Amino acid sequence: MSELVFFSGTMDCGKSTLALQIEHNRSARGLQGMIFTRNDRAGQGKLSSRLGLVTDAVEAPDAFDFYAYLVDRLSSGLRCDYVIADEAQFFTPAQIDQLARVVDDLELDVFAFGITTDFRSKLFPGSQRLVELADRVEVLQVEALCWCGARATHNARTVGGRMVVEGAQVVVGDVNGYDEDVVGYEVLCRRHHRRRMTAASARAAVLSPDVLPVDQPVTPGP
Ligand SMILES: Nc1ncnc2c1ncn2[C@@H]1O[C@H](COP(=O)(O)OP(=O)(O)O)[C@@H](O)[C@H]1O
Ligand SMILES: Cc1cn([C@H]2C[C@H](O)[C@@H](COP(=O)(O)O)O2)c(=O)[nH]c1=O
Repeated sequence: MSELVFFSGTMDCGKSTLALQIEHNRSARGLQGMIFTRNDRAGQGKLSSRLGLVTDAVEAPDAFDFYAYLVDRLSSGLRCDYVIADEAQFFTPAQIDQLARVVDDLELDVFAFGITTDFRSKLFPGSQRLVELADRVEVLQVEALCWCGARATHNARTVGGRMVVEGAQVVVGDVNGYDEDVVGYEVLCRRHHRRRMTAASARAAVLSPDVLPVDQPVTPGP
């Protein structure tokens, strides 16, 4: 029975690496998949991992119809045995419905990879639809860590290393961006996401004689 599987986690937890491994293992056994993505950091039509691997993919903007594309492909005699969809948080809910239809009507496995929540810890619409429709949601086993050593569960957006909470939901970027005026991201545990405490601000707090140590209880925020 074909499945829609949503592999989810924070940024930098190995989702794209796993996508490339699934692709490698299946193509090594003679299967032929289609790889889709949206807004990869490596550029349009690429699926890239921080481990240095990159492969070509079909870019899927809002107007792209996964179901129609695959029906077209199969009816013109081309092959597709499974589907990989990276950066799935950026797909529209309608596109996630198309992927579910690919599983049910075309009987193809669909492996979708993406972050569930944005920098404000709100669900991306595409990820919400995946949670609603997927046969399975798999949380990646390699834990990304907060600077405090706890499991990172949240994505913070940073500018100059400081967490920001205003801005567009979609801003393509990478972790470890500490430059002033450059949007970057940092993964944090919930406690430090709620307190807006990134590695840089924790370091600054420790160095300042005016503030309490980071892990002392503080008045809860709004
Ligand atoms: N230099 C490195 N050596 C070993 N592992 C690394 C290195 N750089 C990145 N990684 C691994 O790659 C992971 C990020 O993989 P990637 O597939 O790009 O993540 P995601 O798609 O979830 O954002 C990191 O969590 C880490 O486990
Ligand atoms: C939290 C958050 C992230 N993004 C962007 C930043 C990256 O380009 C991707 C995530 O890619 P990864 O392979 O999982 O690291 O999403 C965004 O646009 N908005 C956000 O709130």
